Amino acid sequence: MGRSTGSRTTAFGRRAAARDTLGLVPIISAQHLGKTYRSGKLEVPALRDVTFDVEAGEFVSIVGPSGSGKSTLFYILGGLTSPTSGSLLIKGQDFSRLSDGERTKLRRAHIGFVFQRFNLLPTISARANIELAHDIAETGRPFDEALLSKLSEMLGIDGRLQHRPNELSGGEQQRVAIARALITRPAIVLADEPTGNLDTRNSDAVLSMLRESSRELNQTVLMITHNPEAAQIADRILHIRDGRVLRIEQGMGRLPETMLL
Ligand SMILES: Nc1ncnc2c1ncn2[C@@H]1O[C@H](COP(=O)(O)OP(=O)(O)OP(=O)(O)O)[C@@H](O)[C@H]1O
Repeated sequence: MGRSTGSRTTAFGRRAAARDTLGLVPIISAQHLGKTYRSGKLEVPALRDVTFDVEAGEFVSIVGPSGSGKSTLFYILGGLTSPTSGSLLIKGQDFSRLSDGERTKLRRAHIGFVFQRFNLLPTISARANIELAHDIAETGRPFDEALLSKLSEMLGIDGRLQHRPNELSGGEQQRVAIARALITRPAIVLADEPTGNLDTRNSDAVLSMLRESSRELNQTVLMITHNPEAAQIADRILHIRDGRVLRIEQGMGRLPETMLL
């Protein structure tokens, strides 16, 4: 997305220029993505001609009004649904042309998800939820205790890991969900309204922690949000209206002062 709208004097522009020189590909490249839902004779165009690139290590917010196509884009980026037209390249591989099995494999290897409703399994502890994510990802690596310690400390949940989700506050549950998403060291983290179910204080804390942990682990994050102030925590903000990219702007890379009360 930066090439069409960003300046070469920005951090993104400089990385894009360096990438071009080295012949490297962006970690995510969405090219003319379209999605039309069909039910009977009714057709609902949810995305039209959506094109943008994301550099490795970038934090990008996706904002737009209800019904603008954010969730549809999220599901396509996560390989959870296919676009009707266009292509999605993850690390240069065309996601949209893979079989379901291959897509699942690529998704497990490279993508971590954080959802608005946390989606933790209620019958097992926070720690077991995180371990399960590691097992499902089939990375072939042993469980990384050192990374869990680091994440727990960063996310402030080190004393809470033996508890079940219903014994944790909403903010703590979301921080466990972030640890669960990051434990496999995914190259890409997709977060869908990660603070949608949290009060302001917890929401600010969770956003800041997501930002810090992604910086620390050099992870690419795409975060959907309704909140234009929360969106500022990103490096760039992708505005969507009526299924199209309306504009892309620089974020502040941190929360605005007005939110840090
Ligand atoms: N399964 C579906 N079948 C038909 N239409 C759908 C389906 N899912 C979404 N849509 C329509 O596609 C458009 C985009 O929906 P989408 O959920 O992607 O928007 P959104 O920006 O995520 O909205 P919100 O912020 O309210 O979650 C809307 O008009 C919606 O009604």
